[in-house]
Amino acid sequence: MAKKQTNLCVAADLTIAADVLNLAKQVGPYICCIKTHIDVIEDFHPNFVRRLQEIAEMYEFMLMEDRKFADIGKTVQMQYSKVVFNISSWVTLVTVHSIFRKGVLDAISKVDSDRRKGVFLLAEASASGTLIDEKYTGETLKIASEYDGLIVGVVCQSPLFRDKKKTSSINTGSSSG
Ligand SMILES: O=C(O)c1cc(=O)[nH]c(=O)n1[C@@H]1O[C@H](COP(=O)(O)O)[C@@H](O)[C@H]1O
Repeated sequence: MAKKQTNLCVAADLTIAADVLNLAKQVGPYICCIKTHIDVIEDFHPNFVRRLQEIAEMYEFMLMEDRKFADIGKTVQMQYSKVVFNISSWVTLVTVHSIFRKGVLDAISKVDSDRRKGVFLLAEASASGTLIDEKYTGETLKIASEYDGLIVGVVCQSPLFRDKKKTSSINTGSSSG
């Protein structure tokens, strides 16, 4: 991020593997991260992930899977590390709901992986009528500070971490739905 002088993360909200790869090649030089929703790729194949990793390495950006994990730890561990998507084998970053607190975060941190892992917790949401309120956001920030090594930031709508140098915010969701 510092080397490339960019904090841009691109949401690859596309459903065809080749479209995601083309987008990654086009924006690669300018971004620090691409965010995927791997479970909407209609023609998913493990080769797609390998190709995406190559592009990420070539242009030095990270891969984030916007899976928004929210379940008991044991289930999340499987969702994170098992086939078909085998997320833990190719991402650096994942998104997680804070609703399940400790269990889900412990589960993710326990999964063996050769690569560094970072979690973005959802602290605010763009969806209209969201059940996330100020208390929930405050509790999420507390959890974020308790898991310093694992949680690298929050997904939010306002600049929640303006004064905290070590933690990042991703502001996302211009359209609400
Ligand atoms: O976690 C997210 O990225 C996210 C949180 C949120 O509150 N709202 C939201 O739209 N997103 C994601 O942000 C992307 C859409 O962002 P826009 O293109 O700015 O509307 C999609 O990938 C959504 O899944």
